[in-house]
Amino acid sequence: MAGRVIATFACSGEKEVNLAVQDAKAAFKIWSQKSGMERCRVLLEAARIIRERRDEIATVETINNGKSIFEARWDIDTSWQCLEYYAGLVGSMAGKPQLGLSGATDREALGGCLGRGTWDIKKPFVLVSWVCAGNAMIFKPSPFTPVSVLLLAEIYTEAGVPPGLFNVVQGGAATGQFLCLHHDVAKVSFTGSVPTGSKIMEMAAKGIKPITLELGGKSPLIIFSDCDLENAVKGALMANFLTQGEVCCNGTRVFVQKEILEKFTKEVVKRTQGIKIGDPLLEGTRMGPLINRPHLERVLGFIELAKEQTTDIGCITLFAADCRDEMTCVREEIFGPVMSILSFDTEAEVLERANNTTFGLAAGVFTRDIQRAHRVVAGLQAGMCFINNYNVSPVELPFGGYKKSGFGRENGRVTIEYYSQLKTVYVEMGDVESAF
Ligand SMILES: NC(=O)c1ccc[n+]([C@@H]2O[C@H](COP(=O)([O-])OP(=O)(O)OC[C@H]3O[C@@H](n4cnc5c(N)ncnc54)[C@H](O)[C@@H]3O)[C@@H](O)[C@H]2O)c1
Repeated sequence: MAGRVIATFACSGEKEVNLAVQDAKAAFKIWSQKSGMERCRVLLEAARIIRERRDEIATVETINNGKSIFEARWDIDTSWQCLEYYAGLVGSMAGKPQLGLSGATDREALGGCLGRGTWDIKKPFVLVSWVCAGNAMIFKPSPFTPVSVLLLAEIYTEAGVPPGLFNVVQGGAATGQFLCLHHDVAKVSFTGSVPTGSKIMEMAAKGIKPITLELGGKSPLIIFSDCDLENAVKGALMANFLTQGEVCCNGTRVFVQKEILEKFTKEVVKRTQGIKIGDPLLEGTRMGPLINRPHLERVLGFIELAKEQTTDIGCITLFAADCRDEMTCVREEIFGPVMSILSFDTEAEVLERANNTTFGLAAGVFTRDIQRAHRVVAGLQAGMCFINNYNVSPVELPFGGYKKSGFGRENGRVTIEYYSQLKTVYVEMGDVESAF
């Protein structure tokens, strides 16, 4: 499959972007007037179609992105669960009377939103709160994965959303800029790298648009010597090798307490060497190809640099034992299957080192001491923390970053607030008390 052209798309220019926004505006008028229960029914129908077409969508995503078919099916399951979760919430989004009946507040849709994604199906498929809140969405996928999101557009239409409510435009930075600067786009939701996130923020600032930024990470995973070693090893692999390591919240800095460093490293190497790498469409494969050749070369470049900076390299996907905090592979996001193992002595020391990064997307801790687990999590500067597991994201839990990993949240009830605005209405029940 590697190197094969799977589809060719024309980039959307200013004209196509304008058309997409016009359609979205028309659809928004219809959709935002629908009751919560009407929206609920459409979301449930979309969930049903996704469940029914699970294998077909997973196959398209595997061809699109390169992740194993096994993992792609997990993602499809997350997306229908997400639709069902928000379908459950949408009926309860009616306005609330306030104390003393003198007023009310209501949550209203923002209007047309823009979503921009990376190489993963998850973003468009689990970004559901926007539709739930009554908005329209124009989605621009990464130019490296233009295909699978089209299935979602098809499914929403079949489920009964007004035509144009979920619109897809194709292209790279230029298309993204047209959308970001468009005066009828009410909100920008961006998933991508920190440098692009910063440019998006500047563009959104020109139009005073609210934004959600889901950016990169270099997350710590802390393994104490009192952990269940087998689970910690499994957790470290889950934290590093899903989607060939192209996962924003991966725990790529694995801090291991000195007493168990050797044993842990031996087990991680053994298990990593057992990962079946190959054609991602084969049932047994657990790791497919990276997104493209330039990215592969970039990842290999990090490994070459690390070889110059340490002598202790385990295998191609792993740096063993003596990584140091100042090494490039420990500081920079690689976005590939590269785990850095670092050793530590004390809790206070590891906490300080774990937080010594400009990122703050996720973090994890493995220990049998639950008090320590909570103490460490309380000290970690990260938006998503895992205790005794890693990279598990049930749809009801909000996800998002601290520091340069961005702001705003996806999933969970709170996300509806990021895609809606609060309207307060004061109602006078008596006469006007006038100062004049
Ligand atoms: N936090 C999260 O939820 C999350 C999820 C997945 C990926 N990521 C991050 O995404 C990054 C990898 O993805 P990438 O390399 O595709 O990111 P990227 O920043 O290069 O591109 C992301 C998107 O932005 C568009 N874009 C690029 N330049 C633009 C510009 N100047 N104006 C407008 N749009 C522009 C691209 O076409 C693409 O659709 C990693 O840093 C990863 O951690 C974050």
